[in-house]
Amino acid sequence: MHKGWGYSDHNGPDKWYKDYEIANGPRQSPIDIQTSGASYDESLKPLKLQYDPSTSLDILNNGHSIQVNFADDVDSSTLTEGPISGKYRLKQFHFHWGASDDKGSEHTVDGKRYPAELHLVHWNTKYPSIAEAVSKPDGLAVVGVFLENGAKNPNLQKILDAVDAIKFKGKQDSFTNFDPTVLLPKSLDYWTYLGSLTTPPLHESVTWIVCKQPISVSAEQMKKFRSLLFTAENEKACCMVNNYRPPQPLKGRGVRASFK
Ligand SMILES: NS(=O)(=O)c1ccc(NC(=O)CN2C(=O)C=CC2=O)cc1
Ligand SMILES: [Zn+2]
Repeated sequence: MHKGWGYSDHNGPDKWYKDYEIANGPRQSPIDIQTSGASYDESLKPLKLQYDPSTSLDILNNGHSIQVNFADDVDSSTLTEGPISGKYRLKQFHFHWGASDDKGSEHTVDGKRYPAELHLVHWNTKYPSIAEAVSKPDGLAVVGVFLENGAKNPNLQKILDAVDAIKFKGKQDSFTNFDPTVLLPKSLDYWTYLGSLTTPPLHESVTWIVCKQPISVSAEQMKKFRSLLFTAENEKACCMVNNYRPPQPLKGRGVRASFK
């Protein structure tokens, strides 16, 4: 049975290059954002996120993360402005997290790792579908939001209340009428750079938009994320934790800041 990529020693980020040569490419993600190296760009516009809650469909344990999927057949939930040109449609959002609070995010800020990171995945509507867009250099725009330890986040709780029903890989549940706007921080100040998918196939197709301000998550809520499993019901249980790729070489790329 094809072993497939994952986050264990035998199939984790250090092994992905064996099946995905681009793993050592020139614009891989995530990166460590060195704030002193980011240059303020006054031409960067504020992010314009317009989400329609009626486009949320279902929540899925895909064996790598917990993912909420959206209907993307029309321009109901879109990202425009910011560092991008044109219109990108929301397809899904998912999370990455650690086994303990000292790790879990994919991007880091001056070496600081957060306990988790949210990714809102949008695809460029100049292409017919995300399947087409995902391999194009301007195909995707992903908004990253850090989660930091703090008060219980009531907006996250709706997602976490769905966890018990999708504990195992392959489980899916309906998840309707959810507006991802509630997951965004108050400030939409961001850093932006050209990068890649942080999981195989690691396509170098992402304009990354990483919010400076984190949202809160409580210790109890982190335990809920960690109660998910990488494995299916009929397999030896393996906790879904440390599903993050560590920072990759910047290879001369610039990082721009939308704020001073
Ligand atoms: N972690 S990340 O960089 O935000 C990251 C973001 C996205 C994907 N992959 C996809 O979107 C693949 N995909 C399709 O092609 C159609 C639906 C779907 O999920 C992988 C990683
Ligand atoms: Zn991700």
